[in-house]
Amino acid sequence: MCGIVGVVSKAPVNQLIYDGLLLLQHRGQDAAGIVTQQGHKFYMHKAKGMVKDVFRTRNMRALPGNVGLGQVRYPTAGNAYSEDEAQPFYVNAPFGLVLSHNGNLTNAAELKTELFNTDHRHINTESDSEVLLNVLAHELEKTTRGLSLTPADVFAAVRGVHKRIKGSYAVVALIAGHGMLAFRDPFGIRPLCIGHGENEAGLTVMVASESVALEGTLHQLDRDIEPGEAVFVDLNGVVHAQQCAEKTELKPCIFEFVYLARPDSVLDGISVYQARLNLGETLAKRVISTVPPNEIDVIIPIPESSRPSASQLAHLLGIPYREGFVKNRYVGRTFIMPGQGVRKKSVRQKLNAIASEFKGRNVLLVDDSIVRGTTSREIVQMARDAGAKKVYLASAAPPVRFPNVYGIDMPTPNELVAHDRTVEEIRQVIGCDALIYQDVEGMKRAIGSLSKKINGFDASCFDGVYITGDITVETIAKMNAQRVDSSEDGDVDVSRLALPNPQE
Ligand SMILES: O=P(O)(O)OC[C@H]1O[C@H](OP(=O)(O)OP(=O)(O)O)[C@H](O)[C@@H]1O
Ligand SMILES: NC(=O)CC[C@H](N)C(=O)O
Ligand SMILES: [Mg+2]
Repeated sequence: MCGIVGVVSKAPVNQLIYDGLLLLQHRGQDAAGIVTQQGHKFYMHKAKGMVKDVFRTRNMRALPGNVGLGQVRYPTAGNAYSEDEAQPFYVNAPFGLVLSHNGNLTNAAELKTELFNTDHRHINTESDSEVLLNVLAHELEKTTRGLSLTPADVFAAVRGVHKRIKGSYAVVALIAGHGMLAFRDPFGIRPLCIGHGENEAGLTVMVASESVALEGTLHQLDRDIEPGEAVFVDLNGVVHAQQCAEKTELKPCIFEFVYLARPDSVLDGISVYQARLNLGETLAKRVISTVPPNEIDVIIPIPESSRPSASQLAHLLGIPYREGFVKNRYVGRTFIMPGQGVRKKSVRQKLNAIASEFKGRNVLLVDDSIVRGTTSREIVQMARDAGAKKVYLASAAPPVRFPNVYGIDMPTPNELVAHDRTVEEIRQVIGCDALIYQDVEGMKRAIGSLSKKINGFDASCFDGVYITGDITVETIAKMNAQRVDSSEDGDVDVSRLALPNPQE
């Protein structure tokens, strides 16, 4: 996942985009970038690092104009360590285009070859997002004649893009001299919403990955962009919208609700906070059937993301909820850091135990999810070192058993602690006295019950069902091999990966 923001305003947008990106920092810590447009010229600054480090005053001053977009990156394709893959990306024709992408294309390699052989376009990085931009550029070129560009031309191009690209994508792009384009894949896997605000100069239209970026910059959330829909905002701030995909179905990524999104965001009509409370509620039933509540003295969340679920769980079981770990607020999210070495070190830097909360007690630790097991292993040991008698661990999400191909960095099965292991085997690896997981159906019900318009979820990392219908073990192996940094997490081994039969 990454965070994306786009704005069409009557006043300078550099600070507004910066503020929006800061509110989406939890979606990507690796690189950040902003492009603005003044007249027909784009001004861009992007680099590796967090928003606050990437943009100095001099960089902000060099971003003039009333239209712009930005991105915070969390790499899921190409090369995590390359500055060249920071977004936005730029191509000069047609018109001049810049683009930011949240998601992951599953056919990027084929498209790259096709772009070169058929469309004669050169891609200069390993990023799937640069591929996406070039497909958009090619489709735009096909639909336009001369220098004029109508919303109908733009929508025709997006229809062409939907036909060629596969995977997940929430996109915001600028077409120089014409306006801002935003669109979402036909399943709405990654989130994207639109809203408006007003300043002294007039109306501002803003699109963003999460509603918190709108609210936090004093904009009003109007709606989510529908799966397959494209929205074109011209330079006067007039919003044109059209459905551009042949078949659509809203099946957002369930991991957004479990971990990725901020709890104060509302995605596709669902409050992320409420989703996490509901997960705590269903988890309570699973806890009762595994550990008698009278054997638990205290419930302790593993900060940050598990807090709502843990508090609801404690409330329902009638067990005290205590803060046993203090988070160093200056350390970022560990799961989205690239590289296992840095993730492991960061858990200890990030969380520290308050010994008196553990000493002589049976504690139930609660996390939102257990992925590589890095956090759980360290935390369980810290609880023991702090004097806990028994350390139980509950996860508000089910075991993460399958790689994710839609924009979450869990590409290789063998890095997942739950891959090819029973719950008892996972418990032994983590070293806790009991391990309680949410079940897949319970998770889907807990979150799905909050919306009438959702047709299901992409829950592939939990159930192995890839909703785009084109993912096989071979595709996963191929995508892994294309990741420049995949060797970081060990050799890619899919020999023991079995996906459920979609017919069943
Ligand atoms: O099993 P693992 O591979 O360790 O991954 C899972 C952990 O990573 C995340 O925390 P993170 O520190 O990224 O963010 P948070 O502060 O929002 O909880 C998540 O909330 C779990 O605690
Ligand atoms: N997590 C994301 O959305 C990443 C976007 C793109 N696939 C990249 O790696 O840069
Ligand atoms: Mg966490």
